Amino acid sequence: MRLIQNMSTIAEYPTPESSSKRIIKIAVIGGSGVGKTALVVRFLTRRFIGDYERNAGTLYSREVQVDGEQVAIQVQDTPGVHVVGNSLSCQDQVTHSIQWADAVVLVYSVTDCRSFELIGQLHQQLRASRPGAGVPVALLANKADLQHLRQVDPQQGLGLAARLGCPFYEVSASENYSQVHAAFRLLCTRLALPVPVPAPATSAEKRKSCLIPRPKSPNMQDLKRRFKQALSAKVRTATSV
Ligand SMILES: Nc1nc2c(ncn2[C@@H]2O[C@H](COP(=O)(O)OP(=O)(O)OP(=O)(O)O)[C@@H](O)[C@H]2O)c(=O)[nH]1
Repeated sequence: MRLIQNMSTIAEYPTPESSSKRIIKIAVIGGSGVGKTALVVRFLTRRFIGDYERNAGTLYSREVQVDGEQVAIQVQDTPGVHVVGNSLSCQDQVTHSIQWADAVVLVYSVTDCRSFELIGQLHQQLRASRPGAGVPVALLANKADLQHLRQVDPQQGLGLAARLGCPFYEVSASENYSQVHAAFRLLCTRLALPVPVPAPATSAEKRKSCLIPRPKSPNMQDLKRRFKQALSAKVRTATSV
């Protein structure tokens, strides 16, 4: 859903296109009404706003600190998916989001088992669209505050995340900021890690490499032997005097 309140809260943050800072692109994907917009807004503004228009695909942006580095974050709030016949709605938008993103957040609602069942298909679409890309994924089960309406157990979420090989968070966009923050933060931290560059050899390593024995030339060996012989002959001569 598109944010229709407190737009100024998000607009306070500069759009990162103009800056040279590193940009992290996160796509939020899941069933319709699972709370994707609520989660994105919660993460970016710390606030829960319960009143949204239906999302047609909104891109949010702001800058955050990740491990001491200033990073520009873009979050694509992808339109909610639902089953249409044998396939899913919004395929094009979902594929576009997946191809654009550095990381993906898959969301279902604990109050909606159909949204949970969609996750496997969305994950397949992710793997098909980005084969071998190793795109980091987090699985979020939202609306954990609505215990009386729960249809999906935490164990089911944990099991699914284990099969997909991704971290799992059960969260409530309406009641708990820190869990929502932790899930997004994990992805940001993973993506903001600098690419490891091989460290230059230390002086100890350089000395060590000098100690590696070189193949000996037969002429040198011969010269050394003759030099030793000459020396011992001189010593013998000197001692006999
Ligand atoms: N109780 C509760 N309600 C929530 C939570 N998160 C979202 N909601 C409500 O669920 C409804 C849908 O939330 P949205 O954020 O618009 O969901 P969406 O996934 O973006 O929906 P689409 O745009 O249709 O895809 C709204 O009425 C929210 O207020 C939550 O954690 N707890």
